[in-house]
Amino acid sequence: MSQFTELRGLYHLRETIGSGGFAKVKLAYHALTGEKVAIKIMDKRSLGEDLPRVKTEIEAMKDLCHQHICKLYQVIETETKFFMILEYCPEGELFDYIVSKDKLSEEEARVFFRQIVAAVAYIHSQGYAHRDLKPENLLLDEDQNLKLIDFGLCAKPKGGMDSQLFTCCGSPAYAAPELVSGREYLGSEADLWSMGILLYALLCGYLPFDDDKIPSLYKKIQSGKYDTPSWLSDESKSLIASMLQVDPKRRVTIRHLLAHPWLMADAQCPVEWHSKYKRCLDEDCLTELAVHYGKTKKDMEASVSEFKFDYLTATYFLLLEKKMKGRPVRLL
Ligand SMILES: CN(C)C[C@H]1CC[C@H](N2C(=O)N(C)Cc3cnc4ccc(-c5cc(Cl)c(O)c(Cl)c5)nc4c32)CC1
Repeated sequence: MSQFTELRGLYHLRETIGSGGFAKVKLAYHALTGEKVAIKIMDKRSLGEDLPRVKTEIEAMKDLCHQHICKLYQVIETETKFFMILEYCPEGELFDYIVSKDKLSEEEARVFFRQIVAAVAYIHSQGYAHRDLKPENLLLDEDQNLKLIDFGLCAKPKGGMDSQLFTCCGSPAYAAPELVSGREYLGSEADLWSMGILLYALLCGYLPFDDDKIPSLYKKIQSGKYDTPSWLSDESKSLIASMLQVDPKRRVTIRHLLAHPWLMADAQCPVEWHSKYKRCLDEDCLTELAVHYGKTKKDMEASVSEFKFDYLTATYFLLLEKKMKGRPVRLL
């Protein structure tokens, strides 16, 4: 295993666990906590015009801290490489999970969709639109919870979430009519459409709009006409219909989704979308770090709160992860 010198002593690198376009993802162990992480490795030379996407993703993920968003722990940049140290999601892509089960029951789809709505409500509240929502970009952790990934196409409009976007991007089958028509669009409304496609895929196991040729796929999307299989309940059909509205102004909003009857059916409570991560730092983690580094808690708190996404940031978050999983808050 060609040990990257930048990782030596910090992470113990293991096998490649996936690859996505211009990146390789390897399993690794964080040396100080022993926790598993995923390291996304990109070679700058082969990135080409994808370089801006990497910077977009890194900057967005530094801002986003939520139980249903894959956590970025550390960024290492050398003159030839980017390393993103990320939360490990052992169960892989939701896409493969749906394929393995053909389609999901309404109950199981509801559990996943509530998590997707929470993640999207949170990123919109932080001023971001994801713009590439699809089952390939939702990973499953060890507890079958969803983690949103791939923020390479996300947008943080300068003028906030009410200002128009223009770039046509994302995956065609999940792209909103206004987006494929080349008109300006609101990121939040385009994400809501993609979530409609996602919910349809969860419940049906195939896509509402599909075609081998892009132009005819776009025509189907712009028509807004799709068939709904007999096994879908009336509530599922009407929820999907409210999201797959061709006119973005008639489309349901994320706020409505949070308390939508379909989403509340089993739970009787609106979706809890706020981040479970507190703004203030965790005392137990700070104490353990202060002892380990031989610093006062005050100095440790000052260093950690800079959140430089260096090894200290990674160690803090991974200690917090251990605490949240009921494991001892100890460094090795
Ligand atoms: C085709 N795709 C769009 C990429 C694919 C790459 C491997 C990955 N993976 C896998 O496929 N396992 C089977 C294992 C696995 C375990 N933990 C992971 C943790 C994070 C990520 C990850 C990957 C990328 Cl490209 C990101 O941008 C971010 Cl923010 C996060 N991928 C992981 C991952 C799933 C996605």
